[in-house]
Amino acid sequence: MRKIVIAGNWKMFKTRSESEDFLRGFLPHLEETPSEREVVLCPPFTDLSVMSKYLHGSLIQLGAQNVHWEENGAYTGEIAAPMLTEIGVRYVIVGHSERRQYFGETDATVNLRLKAAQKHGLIPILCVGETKQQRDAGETEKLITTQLEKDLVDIDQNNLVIAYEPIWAIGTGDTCESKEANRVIGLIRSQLTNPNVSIQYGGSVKPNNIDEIMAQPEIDGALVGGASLEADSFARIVNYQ
Ligand SMILES: O=C(CO)COP(=O)(O)O
Repeated sequence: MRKIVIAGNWKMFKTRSESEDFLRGFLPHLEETPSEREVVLCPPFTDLSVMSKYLHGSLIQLGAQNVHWEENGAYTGEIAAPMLTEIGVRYVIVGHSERRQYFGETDATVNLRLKAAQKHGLIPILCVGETKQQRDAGETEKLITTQLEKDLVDIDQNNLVIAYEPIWAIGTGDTCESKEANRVIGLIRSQLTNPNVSIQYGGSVKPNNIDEIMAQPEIDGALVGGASLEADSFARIVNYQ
């Protein structure tokens, strides 16, 4: 059985008090959420500690948005796995296109971060996906194959989530058609040694398209940006039909 994982990536949004407000609105909705669905919130680092107190005993898991490959050291602005695990973080997003695009993340550093996460018992959510230009040039398959080959060297596929996030669908309202997302996710699965890895779709997931996305047989969850910032909207997504 493949696990369903619905994760909210808050990116650089919400102060600590805003994250507490969110939880007050969001937690009651989880009474309706089937217990086999894993709900993950990935807030900024500054929110993690306070949220871990609220979430103790709830079904929600905490995720971080980055992790460095060393356990400590002179790496200004980075965060190490033991700092995350000590406060109850369970997941970490690695290789998000915004980090690949703006912060010099490469397949080599993605691979190092994935290894460090797994070594410390964090479950990485590896993001892959093509640009509009690559899609228009018919290079989607080639790009994703290359990303998977390089990112997954020596990675344990029993302890991994993958998110297919076409870059042109992120923050644009231009969702990838659900059948096409299903096709690409099937292609990703065909390249894994473990076919039971949970593979999410991400990119303009909203309350009005989640039911259709989750009805696709290859799609095991969603990585949600903008629509995870508001309690009612994210509740509708995690409680999809
Ligand atoms: O990047 C994303 C999640 O990691 C998707 O963001 P949006 O849902 O805002 O398009």
